[in-house]
Amino acid sequence: MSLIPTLTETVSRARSDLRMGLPIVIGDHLAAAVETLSSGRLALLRTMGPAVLTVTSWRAGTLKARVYDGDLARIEVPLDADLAWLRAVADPAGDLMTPMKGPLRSERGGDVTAHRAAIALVKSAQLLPAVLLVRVESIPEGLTRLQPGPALEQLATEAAMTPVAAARLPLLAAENSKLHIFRPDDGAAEHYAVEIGSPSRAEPVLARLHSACFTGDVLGSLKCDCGPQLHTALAAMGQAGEGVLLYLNQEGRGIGLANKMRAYALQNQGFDTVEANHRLGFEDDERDFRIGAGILRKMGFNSVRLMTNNPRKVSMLEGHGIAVAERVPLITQRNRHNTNYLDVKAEKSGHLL
Ligand SMILES: Nc1nc2c(ncn2[C@@H]2O[C@H](COP(=O)(O)OP(=O)(O)OP(=O)(O)O)[C@@H](O)[C@H]2O)c(=O)[nH]1
Ligand SMILES: [Zn+2]
Repeated sequence: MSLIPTLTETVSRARSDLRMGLPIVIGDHLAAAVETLSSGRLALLRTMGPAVLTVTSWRAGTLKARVYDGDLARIEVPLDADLAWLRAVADPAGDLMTPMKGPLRSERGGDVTAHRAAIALVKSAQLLPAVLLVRVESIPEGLTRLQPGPALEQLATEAAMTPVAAARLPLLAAENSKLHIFRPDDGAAEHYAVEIGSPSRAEPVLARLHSACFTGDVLGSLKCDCGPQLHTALAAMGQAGEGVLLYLNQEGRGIGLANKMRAYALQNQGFDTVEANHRLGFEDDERDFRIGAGILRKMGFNSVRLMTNNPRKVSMLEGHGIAVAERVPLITQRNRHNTNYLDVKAEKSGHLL
């Protein structure tokens, strides 16, 4: 055992550095998230070497920038570009007011693993996927350092889950319930499991993987169906006398609440839920369903009757060692605020509604 941080721990540090606006080192590049970068640090970085602004191919598509690197594009940063320019490229909030940022020129050729790792890291930090990368000759002291390949591999690895605490928690839907807290070893958010009754580990358990939705679950937002789905699932488990509901802190399909509110602001401009994610530079769903599979396995479940309308959840669970014996539909009432959202999920995301 050594006190030197492991790769997992270093990646976790890198994530919090990026959230604070500190650049990190990836290979021979300094990388800083545009969202949190200060103008002072930007000015310093620009004296250190040639800079590019890396965005995803989704964001590049909206900006009409050429994509030579598959999933991402490296946009040249003009010499006179300031923080406002970087932010306007990164953040679609002002796209309709000031549609042309360019002409934007994209770099082509060369190794992009550092750029790809940087985008994966800022996404995992739930920041806008736009990173300033500066290639440097000498690496400054004191910054968190990663090698691009291993950093990417670590991000693609399933985090180990440690159960940290559990206690009885009588619920309106089921008095005989327990809440378990799980902590991933990669420093990311904790997740919860509500165990109702004492389900057998030998048979498929009635299960729900619920993704956090502060607006729907807590505030009763009418824009989505999350709150009613949560309560309908708990009620069904209460009636059946047993079940397990995972409450996964993957707010906004994994982009975080701040980005979800950015997506809602774009929806106010007329874009649908999928288009809004893409304009921000995200996939329409950034959730990592391995987390749910890992928690179920940790609790001793390997087969479920899954309450969902999302066929991707079924296939992702099966791909990660949980058999889905049955898909149990979870339909809730429509209202005038969520009806388009539900239609888009059915048309674009394959939900069976
Ligand atoms: N990015 C984004 N996330 C949203 C939006 N509306 C709801 N969410 C999030 O979507 C997640 C719920 O996902 P859904 O697509 O409703 O449902 P699902 O979990 O894929 O499928 P079901 O199992 O059938 O409910 C929660 O994390 C919500 O916070 C939105 O407009 N944009
Ligand atoms: Zn919701």
